[in-house]
Amino acid sequence: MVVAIVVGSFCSVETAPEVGRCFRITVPSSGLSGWWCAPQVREYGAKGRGVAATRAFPRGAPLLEYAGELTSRREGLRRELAMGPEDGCFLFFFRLGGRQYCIDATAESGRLGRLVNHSRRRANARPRAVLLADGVPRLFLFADRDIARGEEIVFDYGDARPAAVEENPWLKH
Ligand SMILES: C[S@@+](CC[C@H](N)C(=O)[O-])C[C@H]1O[C@@H](n2cnc3c(N)ncnc32)[C@H](O)[C@@H]1O
Repeated sequence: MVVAIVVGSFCSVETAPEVGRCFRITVPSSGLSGWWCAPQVREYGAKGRGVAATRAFPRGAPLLEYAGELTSRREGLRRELAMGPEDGCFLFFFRLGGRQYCIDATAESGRLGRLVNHSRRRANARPRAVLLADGVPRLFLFADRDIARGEEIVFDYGDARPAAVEENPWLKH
């Protein structure tokens, strides 16, 4: 199973390097800018670790980067085939500017985007692929509605492949 499949779109986002658990991000089209304190890791029972909002976020606010190793889709698919259940599912496939990519966040990195759990029906975040000034595609999670402090941040992994759903029935909800 892969974490997510998303069709990206171009938007202009500039970001400075993360400082501790906060990072500066600007989304010119929405006028949102500021230091965004990254959310917090919590345990969510059968889901394992997840990410909670440490403050309220308005709809459209950038939340987290889904950070990992950027590869081609082809390489991502090769890795998926080579992986076993012990590797978890941290491959995020996406498209940007007519090209297809994969971010492999399998390695424990301390970055929080890779720990965001799935919800199809109650998603409050949405992934978006963006091209930063360095021309490297990146993935960010944005608030899809207003998010209250303490809420778990979840997004729809978008993996509806029958074999994946059969193996991971929680993908249905
Ligand atoms: C990208 S990881 C998310 C972080 C993970 N919970 C952890 O502790 O490392 C994806 C994995 O989280 C679990 N997961 C995510 N969303 C879930 C859900 N709605 N219900 C049950 N398990 C979920 C599954 O084990 C899935 O393979």
